[in-house]
Amino acid sequence: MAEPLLEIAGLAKSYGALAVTAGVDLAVLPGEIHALIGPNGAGKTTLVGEIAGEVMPDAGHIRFGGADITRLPVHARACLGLARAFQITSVFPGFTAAENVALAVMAARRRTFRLLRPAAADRSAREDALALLREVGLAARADTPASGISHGERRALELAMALALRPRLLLLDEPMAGTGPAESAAMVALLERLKGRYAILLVEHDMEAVFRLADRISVLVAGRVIACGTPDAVRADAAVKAAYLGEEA
Ligand SMILES: Nc1ncnc2c1ncn2[C@@H]1O[C@H](COP(=O)(O)OP(=O)(O)OP(=O)(O)O)[C@@H](O)[C@H]1O
Repeated sequence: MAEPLLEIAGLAKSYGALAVTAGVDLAVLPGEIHALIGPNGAGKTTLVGEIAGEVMPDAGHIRFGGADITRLPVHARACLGLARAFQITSVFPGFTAAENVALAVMAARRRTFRLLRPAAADRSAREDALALLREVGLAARADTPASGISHGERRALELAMALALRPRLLLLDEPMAGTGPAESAAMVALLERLKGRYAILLVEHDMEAVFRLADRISVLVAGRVIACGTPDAVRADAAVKAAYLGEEA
């Protein structure tokens, strides 16, 4: 097996007496879509927060690209290539789709180089933004204000903004939440196109999407990973059926 890009060991976080992540071990391999599923309140969002650096764990370790990032702040993790999308949104509704992505492109560049003059920088940020909008299927909406696009298109826009950070790992928190069947199908198709080019940790309640997209699935129940494996292995796992998937599987 390839060396994991993200490696979590014994990660624990309690709020008072409630152990929300109770010693989580999890590894995401380069280029894989790794889904994290589990019932409401299992600790998925908290775990993603710990990985992104928004929630400090009480114990355990997080390694990313071989470096220990357990105590690094959010922006330092972002610089290393960890990008989170969907739960924290920073879309400016009055700006066009292209302007929103160009802002993300410029924010990412500020970290790396300041060589271009302002006008040239703006032009090349727009070019990069248009390329990213093409990548997520939003090219036709480039000059539409973000306030005028559909919910599903906004999700794609947020994804383009996350991709502007040139991530090595995308943390996707419920990309299908609040979307209708057609928009969900479009998001699944988009993630299928991205598959293999980025490692993705996908938290999602839409089991059809999860079982279609994931290379591997980890099942979190009451703060613990009770199973991890291929979709077929997880679907057949007796403990998973009992604790979560039940007849859905
Ligand atoms: N800041 C906090 N303070 C106290 N309790 C918290 C805090 N954050 C989360 N919790 C509790 O931790 C538990 C796990 O929450 P979390 O949101 O991580 O679960 P989840 O698996 O993402 O759930 P869902 O699928 O419903 O989004 C819940 O019981 C929640 O109330």
